[in-house]
Amino acid sequence: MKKHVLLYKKLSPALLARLENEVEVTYIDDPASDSLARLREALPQAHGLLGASLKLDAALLDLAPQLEAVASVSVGVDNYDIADLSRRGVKLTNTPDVLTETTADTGFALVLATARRVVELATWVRAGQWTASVGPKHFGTDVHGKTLGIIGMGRIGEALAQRGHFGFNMPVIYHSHSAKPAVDQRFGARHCALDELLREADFICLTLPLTKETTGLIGAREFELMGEDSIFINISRGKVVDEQALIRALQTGQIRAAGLDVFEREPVQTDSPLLALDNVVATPHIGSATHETREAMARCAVDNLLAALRGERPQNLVNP
Ligand SMILES: NC(=O)C1=CN([C@@H]2O[C@H](COP(=O)(O)OP(=O)(O)OC[C@H]3O[C@@H](n4cnc5c(N)ncnc54)[C@H](O)[C@@H]3O)[C@@H](O)[C@H]2O)C=CC1
Ligand SMILES: O=C(O)C(=O)CO
Repeated sequence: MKKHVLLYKKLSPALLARLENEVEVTYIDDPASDSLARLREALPQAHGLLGASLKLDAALLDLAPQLEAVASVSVGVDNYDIADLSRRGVKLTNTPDVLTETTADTGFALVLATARRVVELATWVRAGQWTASVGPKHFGTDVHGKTLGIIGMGRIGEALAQRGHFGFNMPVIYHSHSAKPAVDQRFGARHCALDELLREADFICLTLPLTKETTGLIGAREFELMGEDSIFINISRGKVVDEQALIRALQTGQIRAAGLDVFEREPVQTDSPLLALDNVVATPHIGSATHETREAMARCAVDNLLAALRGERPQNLVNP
């Protein structure tokens, strides 16, 4: 008899066919809203789960005694209690690598957009306010040659360093668990303490996972260490930052600007003070959101799940 998979992420016809070839599939449209009841109903039969953006808590897992594997369509695994899944003997997989370059592109889009005020000035042009050539009031700041500070030198951090070093001639400094000699050599980069990075970098980019250790890592003290010309970019997770402290730093001119793809609460509240600030570029968690990359992530998740349900070791096992 085929095993049963609950799918809470829409797949392309080709990937759905690949999944249905081996398992029975129940599709739940959006488990975050009305379909949560459907998800609860289907959990007792589930051997596998595939999706993203669902906080899979103990109450939900208790409803799924047959569960063998969860394939997350994301590299970040902060929605899961990994220790609890391991205790229950449930394999967790993620989708690293396939989204690295695309997410770094998003990071660099935010670097350029904030520094050159692309969104603010494009909105200004659309509003018919471009009536004479622009002066210093509308100037931005250079990206090339400025110091790029990367917090979390992992896969995405390295892809960002590559863009900064080779594309924009930027000195790269980074803070991570440890120094990476290969990174230092390739990008002429330097590992340093967090405070040193905050003081020295012109662009401070967060590419860390959200963990107990990184929750609230960047708060009022850290914004005080940044210079008034520094630009803060977050493509990791909103909760790594104290958002109230970030708002204050932007409102008081403690930092120049912020490019934010992630927020403490998502979707961000429409009345968030962040959205009222011209020096904020806010995007709706689109780090990996291209047609090609989302398909590659889904394929990776399908392959991981099928391998786990066959009793094989999936390629991207988070809790071996
Ligand atoms: N905005 C978006 O759409 C996306 C966001 N992400 C986020 O980016 C994160 C990073 O992804 P990858 O680069 O693939 O992960 P990775 O595991 O390759 O890199 C993370 C790096 O952070 C370092 N690190 C972790 N905790 C640290 C700490 N407390 N202090 C110093 N360094 C620490 C690790 O040593 C590692 O080098 C994901 O966990 C996810 O939250 C990933 C993809 C898309
Ligand atoms: O993969 C992740 O962790 C994301 O945030 C979305 O791609």
